[in-house]
Amino acid sequence: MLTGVVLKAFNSFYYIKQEQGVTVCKLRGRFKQERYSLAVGDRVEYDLLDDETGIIEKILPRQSVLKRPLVANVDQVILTFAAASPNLHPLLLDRFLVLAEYSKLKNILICINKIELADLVLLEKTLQPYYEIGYKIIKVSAKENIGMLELKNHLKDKISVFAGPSGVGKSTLLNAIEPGLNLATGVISTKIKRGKHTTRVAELLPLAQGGFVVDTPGFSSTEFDYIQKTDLEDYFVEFRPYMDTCKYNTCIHDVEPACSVKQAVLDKKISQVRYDAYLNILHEIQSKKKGF
Ligand SMILES: Nc1nc2c(ncn2[C@@H]2O[C@H](COP(=O)(O)OP(=O)(O)OP(=O)(O)O)[C@@H](O)[C@H]2O)c(=O)[nH]1
Ligand SMILES: [Zn+2]
Repeated sequence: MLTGVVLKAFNSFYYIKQEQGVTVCKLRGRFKQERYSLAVGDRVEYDLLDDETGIIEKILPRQSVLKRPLVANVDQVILTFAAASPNLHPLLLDRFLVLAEYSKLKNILICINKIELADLVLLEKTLQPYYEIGYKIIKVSAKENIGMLELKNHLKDKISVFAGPSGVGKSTLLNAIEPGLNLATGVISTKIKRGKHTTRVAELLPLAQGGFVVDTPGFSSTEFDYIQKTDLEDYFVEFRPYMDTCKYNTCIHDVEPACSVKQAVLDKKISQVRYDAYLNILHEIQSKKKGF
């Protein structure tokens, strides 16, 4: 039995990456009866039928599942922003951080691109709260080839997904790291009843140095529909030491009295900017729920 990683699915064929190359496999019939949905990123065991084709016998346990796009075993998300053009808006970074924390991605790396355009003093001031929380931040320029080796090292032997606003340079960064990567550009979105839905299925791109990147960006910043207002606190990681000691156990740290989170903001243990972002997102969730 051989093992490999699912790179992509096409009709009912799966492209499995193993050390020597790629094998095209079908799923053993019994999986179909169980309606087991195999995802890109899944690790599988398979038998060879001939030199190039095989049959999947076993799906190994998943470490994680990212829903949008559907990818199993994602190790890390690279939240990509630009220092300028477009300007770095902390609230937008906070929104992406909430989505990353919600997705329970093990590693979150904040990558600030276009560093050559930055007002460095202002940038450090903007990033200060995120350093204090403990987020790992790297500063790069795809254009000027700054910090690219560090970014490359972070991608080694991991399954990574890039996420971030449009125009920050996600595709340019990946092309700089590995020219010739076949990135999906211009993802087509269609409106269906339940909201935005991308019609493409994600694919894993193997990197020459080891590791994979997902060819489509992860979650967009507009998807808070599935987050409950009472859960939002979990995604602001620096609230954790305080949030269970509020007077009321239903406290959502807004207008309630004797709130430990608000006290921590007053004591400057939690950044005001981050707390404001929390309130902003909380109120957005509340207003959407009322609308239905
Ligand atoms: N000045 C500067 N411009 C850059 C840098 N990296 C990328 N750009 C430019 O930023 C623009 C957007 O880059 P893309 O790679 O298309 O951005 P993206 O994040 O993939 O954008 P979407 O496909 O819309 O999600 C392009 O004009 C790039 O040439 C950089 O380090 N410095
Ligand atoms: Zn509270």
